[in-house]
Amino acid sequence: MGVSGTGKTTVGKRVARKLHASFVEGDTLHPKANIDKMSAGHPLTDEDRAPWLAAIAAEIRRLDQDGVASVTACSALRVTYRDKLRTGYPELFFLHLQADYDTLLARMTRRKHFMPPSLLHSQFDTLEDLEPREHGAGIADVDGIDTVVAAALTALGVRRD
Ligand SMILES: Nc1ncnc2c1ncn2[C@@H]1O[C@H](COP(=O)(O)OP(=O)(O)OP(=O)(O)O)[C@@H](O)[C@H]1O
Ligand SMILES: O=C(O)[C@H](O)[C@@H](O)[C@H](O)[C@H](O)CO
Repeated sequence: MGVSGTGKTTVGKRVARKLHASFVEGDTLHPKANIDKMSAGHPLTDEDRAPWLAAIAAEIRRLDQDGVASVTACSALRVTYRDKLRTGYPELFFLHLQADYDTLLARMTRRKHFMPPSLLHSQFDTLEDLEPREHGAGIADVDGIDTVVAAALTALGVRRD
């Protein structure tokens, strides 16, 4: 989880590989209307995100029913969104990737992506940190991708040798 540009895809893929888990890219499960809306510079609403979160939850469940563990890249900004993903999986672990606004704005300005940098503000406005009752950990993006991946694996209790 985390706002746009925090490295969910980059870090998530590497964590999935280390865990021999499937990687689910949440952005590929957005209805086209959501992509069009973000591309046009408008933030998504709770209503816009509802079918998207349902599709992600269904994909996690489908993999689990096939006996496949998964790591998902999903902004999951609000507690209620995470509650939807957690349904049936109360122990679902959320790695909250964190970086400051200026770092992310610079990153988003550099890359080619449907998500315009102008939406970063709304991402931070929507973000709700992990609550004590939630399983998860915050990972500060300070020293580059390798350090973030290592911290994520440590938070998950994975040995790195
Ligand atoms: N810790 C990091 N340090 C430096 N660059 C990073 C770090 N994490 C990710 N990046 C770079 O930032 C960009 C965004 O990363 P990525 O697409 O993984 O983020 P994301 O959270 O999945 O974004 P979005 O939610 O917008 O899809 C990429 O160019 C990636 O290489
Ligand atoms: O909840 C949201 O507002 C969306 O998931 C966004 O986070 C984008 O999909 C993502 O940032 C792509 O860049």
